[in-house]
Amino acid sequence: MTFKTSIATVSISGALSDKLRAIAEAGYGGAEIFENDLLSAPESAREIGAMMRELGVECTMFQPFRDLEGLPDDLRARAFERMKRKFEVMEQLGTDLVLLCSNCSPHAMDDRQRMLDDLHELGEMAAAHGKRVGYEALAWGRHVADHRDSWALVRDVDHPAIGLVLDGFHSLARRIPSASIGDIRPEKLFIVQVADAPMLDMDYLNWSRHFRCMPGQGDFPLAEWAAAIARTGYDGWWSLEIFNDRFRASSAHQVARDGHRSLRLLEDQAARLLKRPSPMPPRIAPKGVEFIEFAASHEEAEDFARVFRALGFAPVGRHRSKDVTRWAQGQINLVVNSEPEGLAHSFDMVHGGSVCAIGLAVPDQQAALDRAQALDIPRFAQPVGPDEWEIPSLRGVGGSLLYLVDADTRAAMWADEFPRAVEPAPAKPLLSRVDHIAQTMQYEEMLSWLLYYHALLDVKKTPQLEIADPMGLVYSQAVETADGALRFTLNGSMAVQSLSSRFIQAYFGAGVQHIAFASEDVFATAQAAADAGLPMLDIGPNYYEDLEAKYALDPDLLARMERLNILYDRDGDAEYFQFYTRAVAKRVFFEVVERRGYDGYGAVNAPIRLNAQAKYRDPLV
Ligand SMILES: O=C(O)c1ccc(O)c(O)c1
Ligand SMILES: [Mg+2]
Repeated sequence: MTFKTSIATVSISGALSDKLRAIAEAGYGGAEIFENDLLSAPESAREIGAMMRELGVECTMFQPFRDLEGLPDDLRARAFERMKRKFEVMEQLGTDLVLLCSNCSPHAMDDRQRMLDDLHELGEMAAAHGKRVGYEALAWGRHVADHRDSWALVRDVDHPAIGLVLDGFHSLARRIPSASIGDIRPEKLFIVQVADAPMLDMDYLNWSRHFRCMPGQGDFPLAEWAAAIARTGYDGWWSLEIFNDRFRASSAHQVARDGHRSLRLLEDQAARLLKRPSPMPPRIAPKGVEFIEFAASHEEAEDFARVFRALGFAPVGRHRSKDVTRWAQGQINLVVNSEPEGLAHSFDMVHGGSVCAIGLAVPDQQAALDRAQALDIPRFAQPVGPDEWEIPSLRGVGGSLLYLVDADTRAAMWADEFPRAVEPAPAKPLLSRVDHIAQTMQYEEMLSWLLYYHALLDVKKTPQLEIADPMGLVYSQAVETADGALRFTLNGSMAVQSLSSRFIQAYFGAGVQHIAFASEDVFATAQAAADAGLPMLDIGPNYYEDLEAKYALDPDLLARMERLNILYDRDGDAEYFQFYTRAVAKRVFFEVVERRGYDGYGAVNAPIRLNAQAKYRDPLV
């Protein structure tokens, strides 16, 4: 099952000609021309049409046309005249299809027979011009706001030039059951428009015009909806129509590429529901983090070494030919790369000591690569030395790498590449595994990376949270496997002085801002780290007074928490303990967590942490 992909030009930023180039480059077969984009373009409709043919992008539709059916006589004549003029524009663009939105005008009459008559006459006029009209129920339409009503009109008009446009946003925002799509005859479905959205409690118009997003980025049950459409036998265009303020502030190429990826994901999900063959292997089920690689100069490597030691890591191996050290304890591997060339070195030159790669433990390397390729996720390759084991990798957040490590690779990697033992692994580790990795990015990029992880990996998304930084709001959202073996949190902020934004400025881009390790005994870990002189993030006494008031914790426990700067959250009977280190070189910092049945990330404590970190902020310049 393969979708024919299209996108409405309104979905991306820039001038119309730039949009069309980005659309062609991302691999779409078609584009809907949004009228406002044409009105503001310096090129004529004929020139745009020629440009589209040259780019190999079919003009799938011209849109929107508003307010025609069910008007009083005087307005009606004007609307028909307007439509006739648009047929000329469509001729020049090279499309035969125009979208008619259900009438939103206060003059529209609730007179079904009149609407049928108008649509019939419109069909006659369109046919005479060799054109077709697709009728779409807007969720806020005055008398037609439900695809079951727009379909009933189209069905009853029964004119070959009048068909239906389905738009997932309007149907799913109104929670119309997708089973109702089964009544629609596929030859009457002229085009399908695709959009996801977060579940919000707001009016349809503003929700639609500002918060639409791509399949996989929102909360709508789009896979079931798409499967219901495919089941009718529909084999036309699947056209993204995304009104979103964030996307209009982003790179056209990035948004066009993400949109194409989102349609591939939707096609895959629908095929699986329908038990039809999908063009790609299923989502990858990662088993956890195999390693985290840091790029660091020798001096920075010493800074990291001090922190790693204090947290209980030992340098267990040296790379056999490269300036790379493996630190380990429990199931955690941290690799510090100080090579004078290669990706890690470039990373260090740009960002300073930082995380340049993450190794994901995956069950099947080839399946992961095939899925990434089908989703147009670029691979990364750099020269490998003789006898060196090549670990395939994908480009991830901020140009960092996501290595795909399966069982064979893992055995070869540690045994063959790091044969030189330095010190034995700690017998009694303070930390057991990587709990989560927090990546910070531009606010506009967050949905892009959410889609990346969600499309590639079998992860679910948590709802987006708003966290109060003393200098502005930070948005945070996690992707995690069902068993919690892999967790990423994505963070972004529009406030220029929030910690997230300052990270991006100081770091020159998006990247890993902190890493949380799991401990089975957070108190022992905190005590050992404090004894080793690790600079901790100090939490003030008010926080502990409040904890006492809220939870009536044992006073001894509370006193120990205060002494060791341990934060706390509770969810039912489940408990969460966490503490933070100071940032290394003002960039990456570390967290230690102990989960006692707790599944979240201590969001209530995030403002406390951010306030504590703001103390170290450089003064406003
Ligand atoms: O918001 C609108 O006006 C609008 C216009 C055209 C569409 O296809 C649509 O879904 C919404
Ligand atoms: Mg629409």
